[in-house]
Amino acid sequence: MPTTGTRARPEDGARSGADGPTPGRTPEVLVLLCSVAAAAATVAQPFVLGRTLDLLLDDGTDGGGAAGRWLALSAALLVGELLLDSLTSLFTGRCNAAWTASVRSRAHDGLLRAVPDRARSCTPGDVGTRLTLNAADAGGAPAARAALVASAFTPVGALVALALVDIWAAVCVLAGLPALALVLRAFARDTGASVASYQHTQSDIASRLLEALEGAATIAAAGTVARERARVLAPLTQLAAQGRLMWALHGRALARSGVLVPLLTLAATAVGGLRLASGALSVGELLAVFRYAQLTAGVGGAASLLGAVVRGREARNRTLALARVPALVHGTRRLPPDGPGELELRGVRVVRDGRQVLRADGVRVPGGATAAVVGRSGAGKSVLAAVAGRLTDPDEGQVLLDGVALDRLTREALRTEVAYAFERPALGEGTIAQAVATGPRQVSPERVREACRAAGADGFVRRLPNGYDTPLPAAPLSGGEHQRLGLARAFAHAGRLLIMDDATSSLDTATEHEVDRALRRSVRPGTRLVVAHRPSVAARSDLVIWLEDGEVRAVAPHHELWDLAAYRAVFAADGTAAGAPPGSATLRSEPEGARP
Ligand SMILES: Nc1ncnc2c1ncn2[C@@H]1O[C@H](COP(=O)(O)OP(=O)(O)OP(=O)(O)O)[C@@H](O)[C@H]1O
Repeated sequence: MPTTGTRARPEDGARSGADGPTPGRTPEVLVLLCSVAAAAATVAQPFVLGRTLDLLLDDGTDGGGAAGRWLALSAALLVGELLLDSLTSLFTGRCNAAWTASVRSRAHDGLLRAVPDRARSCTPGDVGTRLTLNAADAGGAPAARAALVASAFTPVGALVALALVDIWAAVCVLAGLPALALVLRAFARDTGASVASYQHTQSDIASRLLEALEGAATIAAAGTVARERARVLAPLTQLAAQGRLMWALHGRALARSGVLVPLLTLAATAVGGLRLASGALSVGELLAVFRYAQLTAGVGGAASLLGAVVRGREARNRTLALARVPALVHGTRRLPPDGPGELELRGVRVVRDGRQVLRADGVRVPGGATAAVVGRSGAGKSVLAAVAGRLTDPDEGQVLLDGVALDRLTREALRTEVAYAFERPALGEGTIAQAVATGPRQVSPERVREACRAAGADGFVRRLPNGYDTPLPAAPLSGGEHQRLGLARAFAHAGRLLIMDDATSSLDTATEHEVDRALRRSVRPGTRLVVAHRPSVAARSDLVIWLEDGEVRAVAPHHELWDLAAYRAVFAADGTAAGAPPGSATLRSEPEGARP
């Protein structure tokens, strides 16, 4: 029965990814507790100091002993505050590290679980920015939030203490607080939007830079360095403007609170002075009034913490968006044992950006056969290769392997029975032996060597200083050698279906032929689907799937199709040779087997 749309699993993408394991609330609570305890010490300080001062000024009989005790308490509070500040820094660091790692891992896992086709829309630069800068900002948010909550304790506690010392001074400070609250609210609102656009532009520049690095050779050869530099840095003006806006908002909030804080302190101290003159307050209490007014008005200092919380929230949304890329849902079925690897595409239709890029119905590759997928550039060969091994699901229809729909298979069955080799394999940074052995199957060192021999890689690997134990970053590999290692890995893990998407494009024709012979001789037998650009490859295959504009034009052996001028034109060098006779220059350059 035809199915519609890529079977994305919301729980994989949304719950297991974005809402996956987190460090919990403990690190945040520790930051909060230490900050609150430090705030309590800060609030107690002025009262104790004022009391100490009054006792020292008091020349009563036992004033000296009491003053000494209060002085000791004051010193203890100071030391306690210092210790608590150090603990807060320690727990903040731990909290930041734990949350950064958690956000980064969840985004990373989500990205790896995602439908590859969907994940492709995230450019490497953008992903890099999200997983580094944005993840770090997001990781800082929980501790900043705890510190923000704790920062309210100091002004609130100071206001209560102020009210206890002198109610009129407290009323005076209270009257000015709404103005400070308005400043903070405006800051939080404006800064959220500016931070989001700043982070977006940052990743845009990173994406452009990575694109330029990938195409560095082309840029150098074309002499377009200046133009490319201008292209990469084009959003810089915008970034600078957004950065200036962020600093302006921050500065404005600090400036406004910077004016309000001394004004409030001054007003409260003036009230306290009048109360001292009338005999309602002592000198020590006036000192406490001054300090409490300062601490209460210090609520404006929360602006930078608020900034960190807002920045962290935007960064978290950006980073965890990677965890929400739809994931592939796998079934519970296994393949019949000893199946030959028969592949069938039934009513398959793939749509991208509203355009049909592949339609394939009734295409059957018998078990053990080799099928070449041919067609002009953009005909849909890679899309067919992706659908055939379930790198993506078709929007309609089904792909069956030995009679079982691929989306019914368990992840393990799918990945052990279907192997891929690509034009540009990602081999990682381990040794060559590890790169080839990495995959769904346990592979012995013997098997690694055998696969390398079949892929024509054994010779150059053994010439390397440490042979198979050479780390890849230390191995100077050509494009073709890199490709052969990718082939070796696919051969080592080959199951009943092996899909090769342009996997031999960097090999010369003779090497490609050798690899093809070894593939038949020494790699596990099974069905092969080979995206081919050379007629020799098509000629050696059992049948050809010929694609044109995303439609299957024919499925037949090469020698039967060769009579058609349009088929021969697929292999013409300039793509204009429709109807050209089979003796064209491109075809003559094929060593063997190109012409039936
Ligand atoms: N993720 C995607 N989003 C939008 N369009 C896509 C996507 N993947 C493929 N396409 C489009 O589908 C068409 C077929 O692409 P495909 O990569 O299969 O071509 P191809 O035959 O392999 O070409 P080539 O030989 O040049 O590699 C192209 O027009 C391509 O732009």
